Amino acid sequence: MSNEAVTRIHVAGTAGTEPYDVLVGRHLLGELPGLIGDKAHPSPATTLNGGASRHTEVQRVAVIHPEALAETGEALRADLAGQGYEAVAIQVPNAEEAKTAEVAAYCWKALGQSGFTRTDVVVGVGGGATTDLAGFVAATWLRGVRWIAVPTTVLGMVDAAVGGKTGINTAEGKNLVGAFHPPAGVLCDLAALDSLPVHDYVSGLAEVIKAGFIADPVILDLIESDPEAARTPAGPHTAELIERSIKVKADVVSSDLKESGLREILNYGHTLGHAIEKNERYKWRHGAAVAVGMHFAAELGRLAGRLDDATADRHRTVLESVGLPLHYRHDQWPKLVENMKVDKKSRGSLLRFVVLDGLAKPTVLEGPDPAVLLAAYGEVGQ
Ligand SMILES: NC(=O)c1ccc[n+]([C@@H]2O[C@H](COP(=O)([O-])OP(=O)(O)OC[C@H]3O[C@@H](n4cnc5c(N)ncnc54)[C@H](O)[C@@H]3O)[C@@H](O)[C@H]2O)c1
Ligand SMILES: O=C(O)C(=O)C[C@@H](O)[C@H](O)[C@H](O)COP(=O)(O)O
Ligand SMILES: [Zn+2]
Repeated sequence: MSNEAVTRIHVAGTAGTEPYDVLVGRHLLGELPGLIGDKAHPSPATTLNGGASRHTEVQRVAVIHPEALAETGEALRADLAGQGYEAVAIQVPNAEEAKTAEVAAYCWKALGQSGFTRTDVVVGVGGGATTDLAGFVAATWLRGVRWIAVPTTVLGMVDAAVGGKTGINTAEGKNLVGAFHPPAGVLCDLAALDSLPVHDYVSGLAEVIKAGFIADPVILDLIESDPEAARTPAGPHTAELIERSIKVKADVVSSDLKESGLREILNYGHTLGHAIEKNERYKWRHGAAVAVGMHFAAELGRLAGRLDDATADRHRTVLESVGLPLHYRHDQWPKLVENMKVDKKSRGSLLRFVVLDGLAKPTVLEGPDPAVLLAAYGEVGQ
């Protein structure tokens, strides 16, 4: 079944990539075969001059899913097999444990063993960690095959599955290896959120709140109107919060896929957030770390004379109201500074932070005085 109140958000193709749509609704998996493309004929069609067959003639589909979604992954595989595709399910570890070179290599091996070619399609089903990995595997296999994202967490829907940033972590830092490789489509089935643990649901709200502060303050109003309801998929504003956040992301990546400028605003709160994730050996949820990072960015903006007190204070109240953390260990500051040096926004020895000049007015603060950074962390560290 499909098309029951489905919202379609368009992402333009830039930098030579194809445009695609993000679909938001309930029970959308029936849309998957249409996105994957026609099955190959028994004897594959060739062009008149003997060239390769069209990319829509798909023979194999690899469904990459985490352990937590073993049943969903297998059901999807069986469904696609029933429709005539050679479908394989590739199970990977949950969460950040999947974003490693070893797990990527395991996926490459599975693709190789199934004879996966350039006309075949990867489907990533899961949270942001799974879709980051699946997209990266698709970007690197045979130098790039098509992939479809089926995000099953709030964070995956509003952020990770959209925009084509794919990648894995290394011991040296978060997302240090990756590629820009947009999906051919994104299916956000809101029904998937019903099984998400509340801790993970709330973690995803950090990126929703980020979208509110950098671009769409109505998001903040909706959360503040009933923070308790915002913590559950049954809340009255769930679909609107998700759709508004996707729209923010889609608009940004539609004009700057490769982060030449504007896209950096999506990194609000991430400079410190990623440093915390690495310090915690990726055991903290990304959204929780980004929440602390946004608190820090707000204090930095305030101390740098950019951000008014009311908007800076609003960070604390809205993040706290849904149960996101504001603080991290004070004694870890020297390590966090070291970790921040490998942030992708750094240029040479210059640290760069996304801060706000006001509500929905993001900008970049370059090379802040170390004393100001420490003072901002004084509000965050405990
Ligand atoms: N590529 C991007 O633009 C981008 C943007 C934001 C975040 N990210 C990345 O996303 C990752 C975080 O994603 P996340 O917050 O979705 O966490 P996650 O992918 O780690 O998922 C959290 C946990 O929930 C499980 N899970 C997923 N869906 C479920 C469901 N419907 N029911 C029950 N369990 C489910 C997962 O297996 C995992 O154990 C980070 O690695 C972050 O760097 C990427
Ligand atoms: O899409 C983007 O661009 C973002 O920065 C979105 C972030 O929420 C996301 O966590 C992203 O993966 C961070 O990218 P990185 O380049 O800082 O690793
Ligand atoms: Zn993020």
